[in-house]
Amino acid sequence: MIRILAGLSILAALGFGAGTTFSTAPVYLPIAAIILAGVLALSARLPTIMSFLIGLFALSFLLLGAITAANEAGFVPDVLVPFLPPPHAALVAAALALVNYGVCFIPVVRGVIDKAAPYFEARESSELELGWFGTWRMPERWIGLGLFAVIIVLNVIQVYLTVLFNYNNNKLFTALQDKDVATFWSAILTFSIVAAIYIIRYMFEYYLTELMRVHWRRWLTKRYLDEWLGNKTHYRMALQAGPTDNPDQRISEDVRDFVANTTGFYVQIFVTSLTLYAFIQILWSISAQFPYRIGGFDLSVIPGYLVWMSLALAVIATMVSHLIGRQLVGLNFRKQKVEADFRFNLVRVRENTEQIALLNGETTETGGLMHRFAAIFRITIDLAIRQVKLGSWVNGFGQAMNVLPLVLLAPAYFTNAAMKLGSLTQTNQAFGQVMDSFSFFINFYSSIAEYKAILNRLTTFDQAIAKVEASRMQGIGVEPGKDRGALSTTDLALTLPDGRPLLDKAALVFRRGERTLVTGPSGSGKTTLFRALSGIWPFGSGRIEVPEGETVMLLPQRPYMPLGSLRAALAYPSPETAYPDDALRAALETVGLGHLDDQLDRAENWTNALSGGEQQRVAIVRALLRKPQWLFLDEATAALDEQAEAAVYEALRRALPQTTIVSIGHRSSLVALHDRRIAIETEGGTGRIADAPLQAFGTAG
Ligand SMILES: Nc1ncnc2c1ncn2[C@@H]1O[C@H](COP(=O)(O)OP(=O)(O)OP(=O)(O)O)[C@@H](O)[C@H]1O
Repeated sequence: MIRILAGLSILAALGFGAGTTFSTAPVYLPIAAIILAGVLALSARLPTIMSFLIGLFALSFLLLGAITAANEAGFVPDVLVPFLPPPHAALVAAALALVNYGVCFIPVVRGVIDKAAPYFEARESSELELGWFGTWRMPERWIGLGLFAVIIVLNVIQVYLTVLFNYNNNKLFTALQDKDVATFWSAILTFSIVAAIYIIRYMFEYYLTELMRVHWRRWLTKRYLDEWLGNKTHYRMALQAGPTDNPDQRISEDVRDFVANTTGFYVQIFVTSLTLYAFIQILWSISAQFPYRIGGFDLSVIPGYLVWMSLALAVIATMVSHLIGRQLVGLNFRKQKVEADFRFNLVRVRENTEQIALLNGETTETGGLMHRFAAIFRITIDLAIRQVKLGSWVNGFGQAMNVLPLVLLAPAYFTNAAMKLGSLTQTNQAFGQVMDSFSFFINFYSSIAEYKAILNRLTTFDQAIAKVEASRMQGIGVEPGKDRGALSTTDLALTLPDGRPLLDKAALVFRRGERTLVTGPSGSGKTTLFRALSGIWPFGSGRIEVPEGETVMLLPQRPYMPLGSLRAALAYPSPETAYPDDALRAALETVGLGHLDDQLDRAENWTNALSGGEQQRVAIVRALLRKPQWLFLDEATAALDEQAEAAVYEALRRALPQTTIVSIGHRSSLVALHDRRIAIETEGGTGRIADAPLQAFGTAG
């Protein structure tokens, strides 16, 4: 596509060249067309989003250039001439294409582009909801690119409408001054039409911008969730990267802010540049018609003196704002952090209500929470003081701006009898627009600081994911084994995340159908061994072979209860619709939870609503439903009394005759439920695993 545009630009260069030779078409047209053809050819190598934008501006150049050339050649009917785009519009489009190409070589901007680019290349199909215009299914990248293009066009329209308002105001006030009733009503009519278009444009832009952001955010969120939750990266990251990484903040807030800021900044810079261009032109040309004498010196001999005046004012105003408000960025940052800390601690209390109630820890918790709140309190007051100072300046300056340009311009108006009120109003407005635009660019750096922090957080998150991914290849290997009769390990040695050795090299064999009991002192590494056998513990060396195509399931002492219905808790991690009600009820009956069989659809926080033993039975139900070939029970029945525990083991044996059970336990009653025992001994620091007599357990520990 971009190459076709490059070809078209070469053709256009020839056409514009002919126009320049045989009519009065501007010389910049063929020159710009040649430069653009080169840029277009080069930009085919850039990420899609950038070549798309460059292509969009190049296309605008070709269209606007053709209109300009046609006008110069006298092909445009007179009635249409007032509606033609402003002079140099084609040149602006070409400049925008060049600027967009140029910024790709600024390292920071390139970082942003590389992060944003994958969305605009996404091939997944998605639905675009366009209200009255229906719902359309198409690749995600079309949605992103299409919406972005429309948003840009809507913003060009906005700048155009602002210029129309500006000219219309001149007409309106001049008519008022001249008591010209017909022109007055014609200006009001124009105003009404332009205002109506302005409002409709705003509605479209708002909706389409939100639509694009939420599409992009959904796509990026899914990508991060896939990367974070895929390949057990979330677990390894928690072990390897430390708690500072806060994936929750990155996936919820940082992704949202990155998407909003990236689109917002691009559009803002684009609109401000166009506005600046349009109004500098107006102000520049007015400057020459605006005689202004200070002492004996006529300011209007300085080309575009009004533009320089507005720039000087914008610089002064921004410098004062900066002096008053420069601490706000840091303060806002700290406020976000202390708010997040406070919220996190409240959630911790909510999750541990029972423990806190049992230990009467409420006073300590209140004290701790209020201590954290003290930081919010302090920072809110600091912020308020700064805001008041800044607000008084910004408001004061804002009010002054209503009259300041008039105060500056009025002397010239009073001394010049020919000058109309309309010209003064138009100049006043153009002056304000130019100053606003300059101020935006000068103020922009503080938003950039925040944006940079978001980018850094996402980049470090990406790096943490990449680090975990890279380390996946090292450490313990879990492979499909050829021996269908056993799950075995070769030279399996385990270490802690910091590299300290935990278990010595061991060759273990768990034979099919043989129920093995794993024992050892607390902290000796039994759970860690089970984690390794289930394939999630990355630290250590050696190999684990699981018979090909067979599944390993580990039930921990404290099972995870997802929020939602009992049906969802039983079926976890399968979807809640995965098993028929009959199967769920039968499994509940088998583990002694028959009294819950009419509550499958009840939604609860089941961690609080079920006893520890009941939660362990729910976990056993999951094993009954999934029917794994290898079932590792890590003290998974420790909350049950001995009789109930024996009943659960018996139920598992009958319901899952093909499943081999390996358990960790401290109770001697488990001896009767197993065929063999292996024990971890920790004499001399590192643990050693060896077979041990089953019957001796309970006396030897
Ligand atoms: N994520 C981790 N980071 C650092 N150390 C860990 C981690 N997980 C376990 N350990 C350490 O590894 C050692 C073995 O822990 P593990 O939970 O495997 O012991 P265990 O034999 O199952 O103990 P218990 O019988 O008390 O459940 C302990 O010293 C523990 O502190």
